[in-house]
Amino acid sequence: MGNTLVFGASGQLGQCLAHVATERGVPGLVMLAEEEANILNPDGLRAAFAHYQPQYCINCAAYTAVDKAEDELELARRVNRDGVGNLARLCAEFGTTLLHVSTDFVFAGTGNQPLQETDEAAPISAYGLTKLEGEQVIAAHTTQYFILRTSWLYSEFAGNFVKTMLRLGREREELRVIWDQLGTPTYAIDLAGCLLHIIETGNTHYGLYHYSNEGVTSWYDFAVDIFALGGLNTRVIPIRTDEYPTKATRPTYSVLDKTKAKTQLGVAIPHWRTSLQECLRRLA
Ligand SMILES: NC(=O)C1=CN([C@@H]2O[C@H](COP(=O)(O)OP(=O)(O)OC[C@H]3O[C@@H](n4cnc5c(N)ncnc54)[C@H](OP(=O)(O)O)[C@@H]3O)[C@@H](O)[C@H]2O)C=CC1
Ligand SMILES: Cc1cn([C@H]2C[C@H](O)[C@@H](COP(=O)(O)OP(=O)(O)O[C@H]3O[C@@H](C)C(=O)[C@@H](O)[C@H]3O)O2)c(=O)[nH]c1=O
Repeated sequence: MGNTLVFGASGQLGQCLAHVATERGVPGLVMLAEEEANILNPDGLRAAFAHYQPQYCINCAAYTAVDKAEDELELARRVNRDGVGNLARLCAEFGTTLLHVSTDFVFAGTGNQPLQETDEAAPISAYGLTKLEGEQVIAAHTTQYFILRTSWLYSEFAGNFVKTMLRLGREREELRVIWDQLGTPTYAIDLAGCLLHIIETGNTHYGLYHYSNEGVTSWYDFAVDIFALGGLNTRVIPIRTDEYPTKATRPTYSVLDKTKAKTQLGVAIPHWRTSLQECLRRLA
């Protein structure tokens, strides 16, 4: 197996990839954090591609501050569209397969049926828009790519909803959490496993895929289970979206249909609660 360049290595998914690759003994991963390889610096990227001649490139680098993006659209766009474009062009030039991660926030989320890859993307936030633009710039420059749209990522690494709930739950007796946004949490360790599975199996069914854990829940129900499984007595009060004002609007329904990933990539996907249990076990 050749080299795999991983960009955004110090973020949540980057750390999960390093962890799973070590656990499974996957060789050839070159982990590059922002300080070593900024995806906005084409010359630096070219030097890395020329040096490592990668067979695969996994992009974990992104602008992910959903609310802040509403005030920083151009900065988010530079990273999520232009930076991704830099990687896509180099992948095409060097014959490298690009594995990229996108989001459920590319959807408006006004429906009530699991979303397929062929459903119309119509982002309602600046973050979602720039992530969709990133998908489009990849498709414009190369055919040798896998884009995995995922949702509600969490893990024992970096900042995420599970760790925020555990921290707030220890500080407060009661928390108010939105119950009218439905989706599926995704353990970033499972997503990292799926990305490495594509590489290990040499899959060439290129294209766009949806990948989250199995099942459906609300942020409220997710929080209730985080506390129940995490052994905390914090009371969780269900609230409506309009009772928790945020700068960015989030999709009301963003459950992803994983049929294509299961058939074309041959991955087994755990239920979100099973994976949450595993994450909490590791955190403890
Ligand atoms: N987190 C979530 O809930 C979800 C995430 N996703 C997608 O999954 C992917 C991974 O997300 P996640 O790991 O959680 O995100 P993180 O924010 O944890 O990681 C992103 C990483 O990218 C780095 N980065 C930012 N700008 C650049 C740059 N110009 N060059 C190189 N690196 C850069 C960040 O560095 P620094 O922190 O120093 O800025 C950070 O280390 C992203 O594409 C995201 O859009 C999809 C659905 C849900
Ligand atoms: C902390 C907190 C959040 N919430 C709500 C706000 C929001 O609707 C939901 C999740 O909030 P967060 O800010 O943790 O997560 P958010 O930034 O909305 O998460 C999103 O991140 C980007 C990167 C993605 O791509 C998405 O898939 C999704 O995971 O929970 C509460 O209702 N109560 C609370 O105390």
